[in-house]
Amino acid sequence: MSATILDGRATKDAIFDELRPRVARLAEQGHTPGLATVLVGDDPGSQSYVRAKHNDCAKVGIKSIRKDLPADVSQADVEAVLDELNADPACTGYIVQLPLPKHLDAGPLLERIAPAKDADGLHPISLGRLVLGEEAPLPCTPRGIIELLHRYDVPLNGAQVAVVGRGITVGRPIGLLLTRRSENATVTLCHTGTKDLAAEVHRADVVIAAAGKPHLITADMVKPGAAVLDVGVTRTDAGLAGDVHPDVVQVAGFLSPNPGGVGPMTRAMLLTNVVEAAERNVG
Ligand SMILES: Nc1nc(=O)c2c([nH]1)NC[C@@H]1CN(c3ccc(C(=O)N[C@@H](CCC(=O)O)C(=O)O)cc3)C=[N+]21
Ligand SMILES: [Mg+2]
Repeated sequence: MSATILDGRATKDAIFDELRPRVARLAEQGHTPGLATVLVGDDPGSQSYVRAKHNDCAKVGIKSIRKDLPADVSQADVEAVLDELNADPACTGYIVQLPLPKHLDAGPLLERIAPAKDADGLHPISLGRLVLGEEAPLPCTPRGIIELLHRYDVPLNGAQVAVVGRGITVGRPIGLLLTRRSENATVTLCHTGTKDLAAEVHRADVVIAAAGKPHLITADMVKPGAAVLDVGVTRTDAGLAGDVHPDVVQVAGFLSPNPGGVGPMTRAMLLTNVVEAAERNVG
């Protein structure tokens, strides 16, 4: 038996089909949504992600604005660009592409994003609202994971979920989404201090592997029939490697591969956050 593949690319395309008429309606009302990206430096990986986001915008009719800054840009000059985007009515939402060069202090820059324009859902106010159960833009990767599970009817009500990794973009916030009444899962957050990772993973109905350690989750650790989502990705000498060993497809009931899973879903949720922000602005 081989797992049902949770196809992030096809699901992203379906979500784009749903966004397109919403964007057209906003445009008719004179409120075409606009997504801006702030990219510092010339890291090829970051450039390729940013390019993909602009291509996505063109596919659904969202206007996109690029702010590409040199690797040695000063903190004050980045701040000035953020202030400009905060004031620009054509910019509905924006992201600061991470990671930033070491000489920049990321925290104060991310806090300078106007919360109403936080397309990533990673502003402290957005994360605080998520904890409080108040409406706010949701972090794109966790939201994309849950959307993918819902669209493939993977049961979450009462499910035992093992999240592996405590990073700010995925591991830390996703438990907050999964334990809402609307999802109703039970979540264990595993990390490098977890005593028996294999045991935690083995009792899980859903495994979210976001540790950034190649092939950390092996087939013997997975309960037969479980849903496994490969979120982490590492550049190795042999190419890109996910957190999930390829043999897991023989044991899992559902598998979100990497690439082709959560990455495209992250981009679909980024555009969804921007469309929702534009709809809020129209009222
Ligand atoms: N402020 C900020 N927000 C982010 O959301 C953010 C970020 N910074 N920095 C980097 C990470 C990484 N990330 C990805 C998004 C999509 C794919 C994606 O679509 N990947 C495709 C493959 C793309 C390709 O082939 O190049 C896939 O998995 O199939 C990957 C990675 C967003 N991030
Ligand atoms: Mg993204």
